[in-house]
Amino acid sequence: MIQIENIKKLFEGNEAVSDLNLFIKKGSIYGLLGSNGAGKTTLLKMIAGIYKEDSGSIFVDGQPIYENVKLKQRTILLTDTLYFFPQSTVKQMASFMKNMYPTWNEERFENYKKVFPININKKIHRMSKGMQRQVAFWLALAAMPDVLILDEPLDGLDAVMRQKVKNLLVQEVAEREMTILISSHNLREVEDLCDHIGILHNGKLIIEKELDDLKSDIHKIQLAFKGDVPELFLKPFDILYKEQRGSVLLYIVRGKEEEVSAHIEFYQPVLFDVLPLTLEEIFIYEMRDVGYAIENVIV
Ligand SMILES: Nc1ncnc2c1ncn2[C@@H]1O[C@H](COP(=O)(O)OP(=O)(O)OP(=O)(O)O)[C@@H](O)[C@H]1O
Repeated sequence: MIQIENIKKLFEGNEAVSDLNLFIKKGSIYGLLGSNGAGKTTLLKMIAGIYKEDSGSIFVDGQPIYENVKLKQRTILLTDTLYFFPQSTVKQMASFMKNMYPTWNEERFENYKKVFPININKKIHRMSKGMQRQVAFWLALAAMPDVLILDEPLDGLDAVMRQKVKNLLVQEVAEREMTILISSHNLREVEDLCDHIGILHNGKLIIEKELDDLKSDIHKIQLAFKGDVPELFLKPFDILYKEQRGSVLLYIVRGKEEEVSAHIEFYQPVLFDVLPLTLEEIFIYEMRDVGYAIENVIV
């Protein structure tokens, strides 16, 4: 379990992460979303114990992670820039990882040969970007970390390999309650994998929810009235977006579906649909609400 209390991180006097609190349950897959420069990588590096927070604290299983070798041996961070020793082969990297991580599982390493079609005697730097990424996942999974932190992890993997890796990740979570933190701009992927979502903006966590709750709290509503639109008919609700296409009105509204529906039905619309939103749409509307908008969103 990861507990983050009121952390702050400054670079050259600017707050990259500010007053952030977060709790991540063991065995959950937590998706960290956010605008460019929101502070995701900085936060992930602090959770991995690579950066030290300027104030506040980060505990993994009740202990501070920074400079804690034992905890770091149970935590792996994969970023978009991978690091392997120059000239090393998969076999050599595996032997290094075996010495680094007491939880290294040789049997798993061998078994993953069936998943990753890679020659273990080949020099990693001679491999393609996607193959290098496969090696990174292969080694990380064989090390059996308790916490796996992934910063834009699946970039460069082909569609089949992405699915294979996602299956392996889910399997690890189900079998031994590995905790995964994943930051990605590919929201479909995050939606597929994650059970919890946090949205960062300007170093602050603006939303932190279970994915199901996030989805059940925001709705796309399409409706039309015979004659004039009743004045202020959605007043009790938080409207994130509003658009009119001919006589059809489109709203993005926050609130419980039953309450919103009951309220709208009272005004007897001639057309009324509540449509599901994808995580990508939720992200766009939530970001719009904090002033990070794109105009003319087509939905
Ligand atoms: N080593 C550093 N030195 C100075 N400033 C930094 C450093 N690392 C990050 N920053 C600044 O901190 C802020 C947050 O950066 P960070 O990389 O955490 O964002 P991010 O959410 O991961 O962005 P992206 O989605 O674009 O990768 C940015 O303003 C960035 O310029």
